[in-house]
Amino acid sequence: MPRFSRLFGGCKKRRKLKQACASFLDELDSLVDLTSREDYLENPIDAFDFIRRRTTTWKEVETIMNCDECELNPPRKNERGDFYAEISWLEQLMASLKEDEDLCSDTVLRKRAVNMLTSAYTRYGMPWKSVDLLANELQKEYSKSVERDLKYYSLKVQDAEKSSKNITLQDSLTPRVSHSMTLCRGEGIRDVSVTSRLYCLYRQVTTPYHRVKEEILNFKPRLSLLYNVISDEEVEQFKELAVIRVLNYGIGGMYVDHHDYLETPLLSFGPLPEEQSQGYPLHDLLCGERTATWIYYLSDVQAGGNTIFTLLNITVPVVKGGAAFWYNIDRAGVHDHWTEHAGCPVLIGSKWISNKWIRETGQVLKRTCGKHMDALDGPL
Ligand SMILES: O=C(O)CCC(=O)C(=O)O
Ligand SMILES: [Fe+2]
Repeated sequence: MPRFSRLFGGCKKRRKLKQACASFLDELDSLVDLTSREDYLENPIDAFDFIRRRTTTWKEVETIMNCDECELNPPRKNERGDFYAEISWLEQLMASLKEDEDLCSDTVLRKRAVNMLTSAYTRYGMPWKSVDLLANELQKEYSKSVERDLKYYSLKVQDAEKSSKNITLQDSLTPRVSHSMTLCRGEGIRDVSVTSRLYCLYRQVTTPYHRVKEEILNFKPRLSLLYNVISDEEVEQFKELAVIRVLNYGIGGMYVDHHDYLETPLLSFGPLPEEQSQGYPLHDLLCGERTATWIYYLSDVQAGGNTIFTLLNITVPVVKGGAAFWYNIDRAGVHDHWTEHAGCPVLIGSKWISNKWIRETGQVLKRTCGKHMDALDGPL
């Protein structure tokens, strides 16, 4: 029987948060009855009390209202390749969510649990189970992000069906591969309802002074191409530095479809207990997920080499001195499957890039949780 004690520890905190919010709101309500707020604040004792509420009581609410409280760390596949423990832990959790009214009303927890279970089903070769689960969720309550995930896993089911058939070399160009080729050629078509909302802007920082052009390519997940972020001189220095992640693709060089997020449990769900942290590189455990990716383009490419987002239908051109930026995790702290991307084959020339992953640790205040499940990202 999987143990949920850590999870329920987190839920107790959530109950405490509810109570703290309720008492804070009660205190605020008492202010509404006052005939004149100015009269009230003129009285130094009341004014002091007002400041106390704004600082101490609110701080208490804020402290509890922190992502770290959610602890969802299912046991992972063990060395014998036994995936049962992880799936059964998550299935038990879903069952508990159904039973416990208080937990059930907790949509963040539910979304995270559904996300982890769907991802686990597909990782262990059962994408149809992910589809069933999401279709069920969608029936209960409409959510844009569940609908997006449902589309994603339906594609995985199609892929699985294709690869299980006895196909000839000619047939092996699955619709997905030929779709990627279309994107690599820069011929992807997006709906005008999406493209008409996109725009370009200048990003400016005063100390040190820095101004770059940003082209917003997508809002959820946020994806941008930034121009002229590094000079030609800096590009040469980058290429010489062996310590940073520099990739050089020759003709035919490519990077197949993948996600940049790690398949480790998210740090924001709490530190991993000893027995579950085995098998993960220490660096990943300490630094947490790859919340966002930054790719410097250190060269132009004469033909080919674009970075494509296979599910978003986006082609990012390789522009020397520019950089692509996107978030891999959404603002509810969940892996965003729609960030699947690839590096197209280089046809003529040579492609140089350097990528930097912005890790989860230490970013809580920089990119806070969204107020609702489908929250977008603000400016970079
Ligand atoms: O080559 C590219 O354009 C993409 C590279 C990439 O996705 C990666 O290094 O993670
Ligand atoms: Fe990548």
